[in-house]
Amino acid sequence: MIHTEAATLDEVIDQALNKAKQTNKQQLVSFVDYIEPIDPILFYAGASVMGDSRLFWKSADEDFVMAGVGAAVRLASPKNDRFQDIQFQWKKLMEHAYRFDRYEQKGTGPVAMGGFSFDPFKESTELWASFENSQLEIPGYLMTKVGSDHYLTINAIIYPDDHKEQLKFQWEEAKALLLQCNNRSFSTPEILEQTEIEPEAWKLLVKQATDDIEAGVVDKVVLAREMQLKFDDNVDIAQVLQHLDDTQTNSYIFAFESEGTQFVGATPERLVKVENQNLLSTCLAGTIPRGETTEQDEQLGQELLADEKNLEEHQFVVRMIRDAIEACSENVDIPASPVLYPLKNLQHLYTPVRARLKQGHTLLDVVARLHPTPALGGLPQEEAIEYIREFEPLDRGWYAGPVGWFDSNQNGEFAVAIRSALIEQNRASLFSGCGVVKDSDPEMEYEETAIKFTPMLAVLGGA
Ligand SMILES: C=C(O[C@H]1C=CC=C(C(=O)O)[C@@H]1O)C(=O)O
Ligand SMILES: [Mg+2]
Repeated sequence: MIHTEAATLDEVIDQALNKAKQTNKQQLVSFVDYIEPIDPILFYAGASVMGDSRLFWKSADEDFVMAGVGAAVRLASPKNDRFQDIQFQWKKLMEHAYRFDRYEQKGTGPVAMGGFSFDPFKESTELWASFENSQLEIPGYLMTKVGSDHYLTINAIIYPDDHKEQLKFQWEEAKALLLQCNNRSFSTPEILEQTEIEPEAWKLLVKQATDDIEAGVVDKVVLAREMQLKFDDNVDIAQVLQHLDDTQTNSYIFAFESEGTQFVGATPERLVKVENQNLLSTCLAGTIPRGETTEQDEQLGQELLADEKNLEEHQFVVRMIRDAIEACSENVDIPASPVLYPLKNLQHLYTPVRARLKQGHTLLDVVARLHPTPALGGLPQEEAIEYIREFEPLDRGWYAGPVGWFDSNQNGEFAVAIRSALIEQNRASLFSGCGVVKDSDPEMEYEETAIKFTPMLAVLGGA
């Protein structure tokens, strides 16, 4: 990639057009500007005037937010080797990219945002028709908030026969539209119908899984189920994001829009983050509710920390992530025992994994090694995926898949898309799963998944 520091919009367009004409090739051009503070959720709401492919990402543990719209480039990949394939497409694209940027902040410039389905080999249904198995976009317009600093990136493919004045007009107009950020009224439609899909059959499946674990088919398998909602009006996604932001601490808040359908959630589960080759992954598995009082809350936490079944569920995850991270990093640091990770409605067992990514490995390499961890799939990995593919009646789509972003400076982060919902106009499908091990009790796993619906259910106006 060619990197140029200061430039005005005029200079950017001149240089990019010259290059495109000289080489007779299209170029990706990225122009980063510092902007006045702007609320990312309002930006997201207002960005609907620019089309129906908006993206939103807020970090769980730092002041870092991105909101984008209008794909300048789409990266997609069908099945085999999809992570490597996306990596390859990205590398090709970056070879001929131009970046005009004097700030060089993470999450600015050419940034790919998007996600991957849980299992590209599962037969897909109408439900996920709007989403590809692997789909990342470089937003045409991307706002990035890093601490108290705000940036706007314009990404565009420039063709040799593009016209300067037209490009300039187009960009300036879009910028003005996006940054005017009107105060808007948010609305919450009412739920007309709330349907849990086949809860009794799901409990039987959990029972079957414990029998199969006893018989040695797998050690652990994560089973998920769906709840469907119907509303009296279209769901306002900006409102959902605002509510998630207000209520779900310690969580990544995300929204990916594709053909007018939105995949939204507030997940606590990091898959992997890389910044300056420093790698951070997370083992998050094992669950108990929060208490009503401080005393009860602490008591429940202590119970979770000592519970054999939950510790086993958690330990499978630690073991697998350790192996995957050790294969591509050095200085791997993993505490010997988990601590509590408190959320609004429940608490999890949490073990952080820190390491230094070896040169030559990319964030997507690590995602490929990790996904799915036993917190979403099971153990052994391949057998668990096959088990889910065969017996779980749900079309998971992107639920429990990796969602996130990366930039052209090797920074990026992926989380796993749990505590999430697929929303199309006045309908929503919520997803929730749990780790089944040999001592799992179907009724208790059912209760656990019921609580895991609540982050999304509550912001959608449910009980
Ligand atoms: C699969 C989900 O949660 C996973 C993450 C944390 C704890 C889990 C558990 O205790 O079962 C699950 O492995 C979900 O929320 O849909
Ligand atoms: Mg569990």
